[in-house]
Formats: sequence, structure tokens, C-alpha cells
Amino acid sequence: MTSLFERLKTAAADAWQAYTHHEFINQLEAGTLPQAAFRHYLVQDYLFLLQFSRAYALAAYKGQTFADVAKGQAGLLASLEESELHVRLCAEWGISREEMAATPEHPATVAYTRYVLDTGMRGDLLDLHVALSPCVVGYSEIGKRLAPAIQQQPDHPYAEWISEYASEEVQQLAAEAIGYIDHLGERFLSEARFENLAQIFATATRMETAFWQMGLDLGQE
Ligand SMILES: Cc1ncc(C[n+]2csc(CCO)c2C)c(N)n1
Repeated sequence: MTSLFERLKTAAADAWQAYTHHEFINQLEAGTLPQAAFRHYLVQDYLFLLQFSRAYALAAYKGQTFADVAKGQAGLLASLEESELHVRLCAEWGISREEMAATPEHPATVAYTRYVLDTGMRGDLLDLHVALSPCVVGYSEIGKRLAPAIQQQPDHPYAEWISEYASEEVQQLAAEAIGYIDHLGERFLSEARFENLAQIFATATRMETAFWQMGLDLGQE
């Protein structure tokens, strides 16, 4: 039987391609992405991670077993740790933690994070983890694909960012997220629910695309 995660990704194939091969990523890979675009993206992503850590906390709250709660905790911890990369990179440009936290959220940041939180509050654990999954799985795919770029160009301007998402830790988190969606599917999926879950997955994936676009747009201002 095809895994639930694979079915969701196949149903959103075009949106997935647009997300994982966005122009922001193409330019980032080539090292030609304007630094302003990357900086604006990183500050918004810092704000994104605060809300995403809350969504993982919600997943812990919605858990029915110790294993479910531990999954929420692991995602929460990973989000908090990831935000330290953002703090480190921004500090190099003289942007402080306080300055990042005080930056107004862009509509794309609000839309994506509050969509995930709302989906989780309204739905069950499966709805919430489906809404969370394009994030870690997409970034792990992008990290793996971009890793050769930093081998070829040791002074690549975005080497630290690429190596974070190419890391074994992120690859492992993504593999676990996929396995967990399949596990939740076995516990909670009925065929009648599939369409709705596919819509949640596709919406979160489109929100990822809008997030890259925000970075490109802000970089031009
Ligand atoms: C817009 C946006 N989407 C995905 C990620 C990646 N990400 C967010 S939390 C996490 C770890 C727990 O799953 C990962 C890999 C990001 N930083 N920003």
C-alpha cells in the first residue's frame, strides 16, 4: 500500500515542485541571491519559527500517547534550535535578537503560521501533523539537493544555511516525520478524510512557496 505521505505529495505534485524549486532557492544555490532578500527572509523565518514551535507544542497537547507527546516535543526542540542559526547569521550583519523579535510579521508569515495553528486547533493530530509536514520534508529535500553546491564552492555565501538543512539531523527528522504521518494514517485515516487532508497538505505547501516569494519581493525594496 502506498504510504499516506506519498499519496499527499503526489496529489500536490505541482505545488510541491513550485515550493522546492522556487526561484529563491535557485538563486540561493547559485549564490546569486541578493543578501537583502536572504536577510529579510531569515528575520521573517525567525518569527515563523516562534509560531511553529507553538504548533509543535499544540501537537504535544493533542497527543494521545507518550510517543505522540514526544514527537511534539522533538519538533518543538528542533524549531528552537533552528532559530539559533537565524540569530547567529543575523548577528553577523549586526541584527540583534531583540531587533528580529520586534520586526512586524509579514502577511505571508502570519498566513502560514496561523493557518497551521488553526488547522491543528480545529482538527486532530493527523490534521496538524499533515499541516506541519511540508516544512521539514521540503527543507530536507532542498538541503540534500543543494549540498553539492557548497562542496564545489567552499566560500559559498549561503554555506551555513545549506549545511544546516543538508545535515544528518534534518534528514533524520524528515524521515521520522514521514514515518509518523504514515503511522498516524494507520490510526486515524478513513478514505473519506483523504480529500480534506490533501487540501491541508497542498495549502501548507503553497504557503511555503509564498514564503520564498516574500523573501524575493522584500529583497527588491
Ligand atoms: C518557512 C519555513 N519552512 C520550513 C522550515 C524548516 N523547519 C522549520 S521547523 C523545522 C524543524 C522541525 O520540523 C524545520 C526543518 C523553515 N525554517 N521555514
